[in-house]
Amino acid sequence: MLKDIKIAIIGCGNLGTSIVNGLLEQADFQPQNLHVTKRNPENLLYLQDKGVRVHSDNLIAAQEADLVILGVKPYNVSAILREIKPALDPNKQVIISLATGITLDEMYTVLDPQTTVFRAMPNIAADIQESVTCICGRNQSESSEEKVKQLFNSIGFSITIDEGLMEAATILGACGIAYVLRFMRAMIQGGIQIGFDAKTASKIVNQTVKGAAELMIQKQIHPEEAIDKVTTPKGCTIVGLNEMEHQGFSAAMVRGILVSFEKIEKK
Ligand SMILES: NC(=O)C1=CN([C@@H]2O[C@H](COP(=O)(O)OP(=O)(O)OC[C@H]3O[C@@H](n4cnc5c(N)ncnc54)[C@H](O)[C@@H]3O)[C@@H](O)[C@H]2O)C=CC1
Ligand SMILES: O=C(O)[C@@H]1CCC=N1
Repeated sequence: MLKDIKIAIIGCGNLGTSIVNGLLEQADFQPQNLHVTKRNPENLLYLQDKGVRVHSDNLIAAQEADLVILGVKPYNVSAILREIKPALDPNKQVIISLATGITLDEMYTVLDPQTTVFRAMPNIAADIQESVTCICGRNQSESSEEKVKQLFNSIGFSITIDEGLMEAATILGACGIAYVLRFMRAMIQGGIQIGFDAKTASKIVNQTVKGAAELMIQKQIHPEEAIDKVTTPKGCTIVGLNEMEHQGFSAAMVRGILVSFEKIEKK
């Protein structure tokens, strides 16, 4: 049960805060079971009113937790692992790193080889329990994996993947939300140019994107199958879509994904 799991989020920044917000909405989540840390935790102090333990002592947070989530930037992971290592018992804590591009092998250069370590890649929709989180782990027992999945399923849903796909998962799921948001911004800009005020254009675009996503999720079809239902022959949709392709829409998306991917691979 989520209510029995003690969690530490070490380095609670943008992603960490989204996870906290998602967890706090769970009826069976006990805020007093959650430690969040940051070097200067002032802007997290509001979480104390909700029962969360907010401070900057990574060692204490790690000591009391079952699941220790590392929300720091990739270049801080090794130093944090060295700092909390004295508090870690391989039979107790499970480490979960959110850091982009830091492999399990790299973490084991600091950690006891018996430690259970996961990499997890959620996105900021954790805030409203709509994240997809790709996870992979090493040394996990059935119960430790169960706990990790329970955590990430509570803020959306999780998919277990091979570690070799973790960088691809980062691009498609974690960066992916930014790509979709940029697409939405462009659509809103177009909407304003054809007559709507920004607020109304946003409302229409938000619901249109939500409807498209739900349609794919619920009907489990390929997008093009649904597109075929919209494109009236000689109509206005197909001319717009074809113009977008002439301007490089799909190519730009694929190229962007590749360049983002190459950036992680080059680290
Ligand atoms: N922002 C996102 O949407 C996603 C981020 N990630 C990964 O998650 C990690 C965090 O990303 P963000 O939340 O965007 O970064 P962020 O910079 O907002 O958060 C990192 C936090 O760690 C804190 N920190 C730094 N050193 C610390 C220390 N010694 N002790 C305690 N706290 C310390 C910082 O004060 C900051 O609040 C990164 O490794 C990133 O690659 C992964 C998926 C999505
Ligand atoms: O931009 C980044 O590097 C991180 C990884 C995924 C989302 N933000």
